[in-house]
Amino acid sequence: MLEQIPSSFKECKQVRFEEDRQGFAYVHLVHSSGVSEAKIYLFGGNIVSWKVDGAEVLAMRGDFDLLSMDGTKPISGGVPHCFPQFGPGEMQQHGFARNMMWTVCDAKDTCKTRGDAPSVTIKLLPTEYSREMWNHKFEVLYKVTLMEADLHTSLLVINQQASEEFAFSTALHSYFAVSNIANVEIEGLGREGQKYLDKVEDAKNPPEKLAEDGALGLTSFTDRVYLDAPPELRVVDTEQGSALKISSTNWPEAVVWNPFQEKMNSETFICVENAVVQQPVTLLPGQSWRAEMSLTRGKL
Ligand SMILES: O=P(O)(O)OC[C@H]1O[C@@H](O)[C@H](O)[C@@H](O)[C@@H]1O
Repeated sequence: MLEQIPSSFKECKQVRFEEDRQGFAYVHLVHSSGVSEAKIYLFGGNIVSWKVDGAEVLAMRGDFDLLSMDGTKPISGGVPHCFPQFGPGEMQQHGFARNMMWTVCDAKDTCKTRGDAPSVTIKLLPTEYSREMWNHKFEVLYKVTLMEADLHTSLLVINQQASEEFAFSTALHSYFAVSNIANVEIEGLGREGQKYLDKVEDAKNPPEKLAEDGALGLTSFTDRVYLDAPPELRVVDTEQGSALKISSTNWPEAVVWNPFQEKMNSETFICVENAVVQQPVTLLPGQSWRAEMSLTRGKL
């Protein structure tokens, strides 16, 4: 699949184009300090790995094996896209972006000019497959930038239609690696009076509930959409002694999901997803929407 990548992009040392043993192409960002690296699969436009000081920050779900995937199912782990629909609805669960091939549209310039912050921009355009579910002309651009201890993402959705608007919901369905779910708290969610939709009770029509006070810890199957999420969250792991900061712009909600299921190895990850769910984004012809999310790995 590497032949899809323009040869002018192949010169960068910090932005490498590689292929796994099944032939799936990925972009390998390597920080010049040697401290961090990230891998972004073109299948699903998914950041499957981000390592800082050799430690993996992201997680793969136990019921999914990246090394034996065949492209028939989305990658369950890393940072999958939910687009143009979050969750169940008129089209398949979480839309189609996570099932499709994205293409590289910028890399060379950024890696040459940005030095210590290699980045890549990948793009998703409609195909026959997507049009069957959502017959709209759109362009999605996703830029991933690697810094020494931070990973930055910028998602841009453009309505390319001449006269029709469209509406979408979306999320970055991040899976974070944890020592054990019992050792984890999410700071920024769970303050008294904060509203959330409880998808455990009803995934299609979740009732709205009010949080009790305190940082959020998970003790059983949890599937919640926190409304009006603050622009900064922290996933604190007391055993690892780590705190992962999630900073966001224009992502109004945060989904917290853990199925508490052994076959998914769910004690080893937590999903904290930046999302737009309750109020879909409507774009008029020519309009665009951008949202940013940064992850910073730090110590407690
Ligand atoms: O198994 P999937 O399709 O990747 O979805 C996993 C979970 O993703 C979460 O975002 C949803 O809130 C859950 O309801 C869902 O079960």
